[in-house]
Amino acid sequence: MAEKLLELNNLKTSFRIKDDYYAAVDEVSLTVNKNEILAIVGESGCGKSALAFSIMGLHTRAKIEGDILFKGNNLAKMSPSEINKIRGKDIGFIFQDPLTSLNPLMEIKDQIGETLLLHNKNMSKTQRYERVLDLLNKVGIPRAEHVMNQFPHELSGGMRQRVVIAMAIANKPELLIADEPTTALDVTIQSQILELINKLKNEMDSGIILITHDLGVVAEMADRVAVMYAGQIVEIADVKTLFENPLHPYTKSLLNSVPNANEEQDKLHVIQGIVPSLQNLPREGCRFADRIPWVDESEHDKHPELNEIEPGHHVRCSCYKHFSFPDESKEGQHVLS
Ligand SMILES: Nc1ncnc2c1ncn2[C@@H]1O[C@H](COP(=O)(O)OP(=O)(O)OP(=O)(O)O)[C@@H](O)[C@H]1O
Repeated sequence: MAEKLLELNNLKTSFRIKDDYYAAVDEVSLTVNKNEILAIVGESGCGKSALAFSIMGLHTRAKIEGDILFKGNNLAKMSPSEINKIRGKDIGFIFQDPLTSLNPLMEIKDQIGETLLLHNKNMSKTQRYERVLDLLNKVGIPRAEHVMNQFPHELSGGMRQRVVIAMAIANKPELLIADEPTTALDVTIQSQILELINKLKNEMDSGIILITHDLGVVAEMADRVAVMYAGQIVEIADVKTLFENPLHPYTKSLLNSVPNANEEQDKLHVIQGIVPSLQNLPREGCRFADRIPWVDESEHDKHPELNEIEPGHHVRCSCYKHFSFPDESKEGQHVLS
């Protein structure tokens, strides 16, 4: 039986814009188990990073509601100092851009050493040195003894991201959150980093939240996938089910946006438009309705919930039952040309 590590119950993260709060993460509930990769996918602006930052307690000015249960303890109710004890120790974070996580003025060994020291006050200098070396080797950095004395700007993008991963796993976190960890890297390095994350999952038995817009990465890495649109999860399923039997129109469109041999056909089956801005999000009814205007209003639920339609496979709104991509000849105006 899967062991639950993280449980989000109706998590709502709202940002203040002028005089009002707007939810960027709107009542999200999900779980992450040990030794599992949960991918979160969706277009830019759908709330993936806001969700990840909420779990890490990194939003300083947002309003957070709902529960973030990490091994049964509610992070949403903890004080900043309590969260600091967990962040970087039990929960590691890999950001998209390694330069945002690294201090340009510190040698690599000191950056990783500092992370170690923060949560292991009694670690001697020699122990730290050995552990840094061990971590750099673990993440596949060649000539680690030399690299540990270098500054971030002296390393390539791929090497910097490896250092960030070494920092994220320094204290053997049980949960690792990786927000677009390979977006800034070229393809060969990308697959090496992903392989590394996979290996770490198995070695440390960690749960991993992998945020990405790259469905190729999802297919290769994820055990389960949550699809986010406009702050909500619209579909969640194990990776095989999601790719073989996607149901929500948004999921179908995302999957069709991946170029393949049948590109001409697929282009016809990608839904136009973008995620609305926070202030313009429709807060009532199906948030995706505006992007599929050929589906009649009566075919959307008034209050769309995530419904479990088979074990482990949840879909929001009933519109998926009535949805098909418009035929090119009939509805050419709704498809990308
Ligand atoms: N601090 C903030 N204040 C106000 N609005 C914010 C803030 N952070 C994010 N948003 C808004 O919240 C929404 C979700 O943003 P978020 O960065 O989580 O999206 P995302 O899915 O991670 O996108 P990307 O893939 O581009 O990183 C967007 O409309 C964004 O403009």
